Amino acid sequence: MSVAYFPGIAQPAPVVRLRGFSRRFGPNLILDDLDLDIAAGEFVALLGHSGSGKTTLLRTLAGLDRADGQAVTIPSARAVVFQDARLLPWKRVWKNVALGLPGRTARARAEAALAEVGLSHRLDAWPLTLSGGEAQRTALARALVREPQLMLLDEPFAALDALTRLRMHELVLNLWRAHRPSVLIVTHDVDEAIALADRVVVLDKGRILFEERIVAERGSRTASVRDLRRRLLGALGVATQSGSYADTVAGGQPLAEAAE
Ligand SMILES: Nc1ncnc2c1ncn2[C@@H]1O[C@H](COP(=O)(O)OP(=O)(O)OP(=O)(O)O)[C@@H](O)[C@H]1O
Repeated sequence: MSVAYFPGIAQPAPVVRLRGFSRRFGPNLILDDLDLDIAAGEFVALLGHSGSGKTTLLRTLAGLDRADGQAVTIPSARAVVFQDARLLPWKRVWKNVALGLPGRTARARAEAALAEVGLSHRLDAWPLTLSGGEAQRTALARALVREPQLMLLDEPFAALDALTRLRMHELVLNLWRAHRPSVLIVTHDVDEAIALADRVVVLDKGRILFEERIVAERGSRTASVRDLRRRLLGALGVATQSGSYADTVAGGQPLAEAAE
């Protein structure tokens, strides 16, 4: 698969490189001979039906699951944010963020990260008193403070209301612009994928069914990506007015081309 941003110019090695990557659970092949690169600073959205293997892929990249002996490059500086914030309820917010950080600067680093996510006023709060959005902001701060080269987001905003979700999109994009980690976000939300990502990838039965780079500026995507939205919904098997599932997938970037 090509990851060239500027054809003809030598590219730095990708931060994530998977080649012929497979994962079985018993007799079931969950990830099937995947090739996937993620470039430094690239924001990739991973879509797919329930059971298509998204979380299995993310967990492997997070080091929480093993790869079945294939060529894999994954940076060691990585952090994960899950759908639920997974904070320790007996530790104050700043201590949740500082957890595991070495040395005397831990508190200052945690405070700086919490300031970046807009939670300076909640440093000493108990996790159970946080709103859902605040809890996810804390989880983002906890990831950020580790200065990850790769951020893995597993449906991080799925449990939030629509307005909070939009605010979180803005926050994540601001953090990403400021720190430029590579990001892989798993989402079921086509509009979220389009709003955030440089590239969208659809997984189906453990294989990449569809992928496309989004070149439009993020601020101007609403109008310009309507067609991509239709094709993504098509790849996900959601009926559209303009054609069948198969036609719509064929209308996306051909996979053979993507594999070049
Ligand atoms: N530890 C495990 N043991 C056995 N089977 C597993 C295990 N983890 C995942 N699976 C199976 O692998 C398949 C893919 O699961 P995975 O969680 O990766 O899908 P997903 O695309 O993330 O789904 P969802 O959108 O519902 O979270 C499922 O059929 C699941 O039952």
